[in-house]
Amino acid sequence: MDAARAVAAVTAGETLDDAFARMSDGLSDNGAAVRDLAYQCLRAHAGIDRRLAVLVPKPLREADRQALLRVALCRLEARPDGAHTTVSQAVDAARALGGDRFGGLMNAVLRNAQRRHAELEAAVAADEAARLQHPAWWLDRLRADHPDDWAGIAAQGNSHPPMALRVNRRRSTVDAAAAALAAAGIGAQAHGTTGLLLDKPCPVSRLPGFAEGVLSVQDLGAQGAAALLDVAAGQRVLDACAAPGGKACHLLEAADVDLLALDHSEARAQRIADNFARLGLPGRIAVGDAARPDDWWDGRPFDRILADVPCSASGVVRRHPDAKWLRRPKDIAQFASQQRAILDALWRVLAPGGKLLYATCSVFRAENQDQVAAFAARHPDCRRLTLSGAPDLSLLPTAEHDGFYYALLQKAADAA
Ligand SMILES: C[S@@+](CC[C@H](N)C(=O)[O-])C[C@H]1O[C@@H](n2cnc3c(N)ncnc32)[C@H](O)[C@@H]1O
Repeated sequence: MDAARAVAAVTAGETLDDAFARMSDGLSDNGAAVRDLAYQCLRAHAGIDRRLAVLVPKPLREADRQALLRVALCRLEARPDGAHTTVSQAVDAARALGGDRFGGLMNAVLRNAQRRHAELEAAVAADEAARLQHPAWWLDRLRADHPDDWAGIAAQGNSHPPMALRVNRRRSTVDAAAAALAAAGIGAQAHGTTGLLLDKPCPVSRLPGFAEGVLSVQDLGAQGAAALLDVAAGQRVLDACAAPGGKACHLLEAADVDLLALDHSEARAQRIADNFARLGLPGRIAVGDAARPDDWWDGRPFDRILADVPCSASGVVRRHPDAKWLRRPKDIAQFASQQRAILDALWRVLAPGGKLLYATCSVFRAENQDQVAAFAARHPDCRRLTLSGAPDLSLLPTAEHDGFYYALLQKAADAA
């Protein structure tokens, strides 16, 4: 029932994070299972809806009932061996929500789903959006932007995300942290000087050293930012879109920099403060709009800027499956214009010779390559620095890391 409430909230336009934050007090003891089911249902949304359209051609007017049908069908598909339990629990939940009539409908829908399984599979196979579990416009964009890789990107978008950790180098090393995890029965592989990829996800409460600030949860792709920005002790560094602070904390762990973490959301800025406190890091925090430096800038230029701008999140869609269903095609152009305004404003506060790392967790060119090329064309004092020999670094999602895009821009030393 709770998973259905969360799914209904998303179909009404709310993000899954916001829905769960609102519901958190009322969530039952099996909160993790509820979350899993809601995520699973949203990952598979198009496929589930295609099946439902065959079974119940006219969607129910009541969003909560339609969501309960979705969640029940999703669970039935995911766990065919537990079908008996799924049907009985779903019918009970339907009765509680809509009386005997809705209970009867639920029973009929699930029994029919079992009986007409082959027909439903054929309907899904014939519909690309349902089969690949992404909206058609999203698939079109992936295909246009990544002619060779689009199907793999979509498949990763439907997978369970990996869980990676960052070791706080001020408090431990990758080897020592891996040994502590192994002693706690948690398997992990080292990646570089700070990364650990867990063999399987695990609650942070089980991670030795998490509460003490030895470890943070951070995707391996996101961990690329700190090294790419090339920070050194004493530099003035701005993290312009910083919440919840993952990359800001990494920058502070990497070097003794004077870091300002900015975010336009006061509530999200509090999460930066919580992370600085847990990790014992000395960053400063400001609430403000990165596109309006006059409101928060003290007039002293920054040597390094991280612009981890708001974006479609198309590279991390397996972590935020609601994004596939909440976004509309026109949103991409809106993100691009927001990103453009932020980049142009931040360029003003970068010192001559300073570097700005542009970052997104998107795989769409309009927010990545096209955005940076247009910026460089607008700013003659911008030089694009190579990343591993390429003009930029486009990480497509894999089993090990999420999708990220990075471009490093340097301001001419003689810029006004
Ligand atoms: C991709 S997230 C940043 C993730 C963060 N860098 C990390 O590694 O933990 C983007 C952030 O930008 C913030 N944001 C969006 N628009 C902004 C703006 N105009 N000025 C400042 N922050 C903004 C959002 O609140 C969000 O926290």
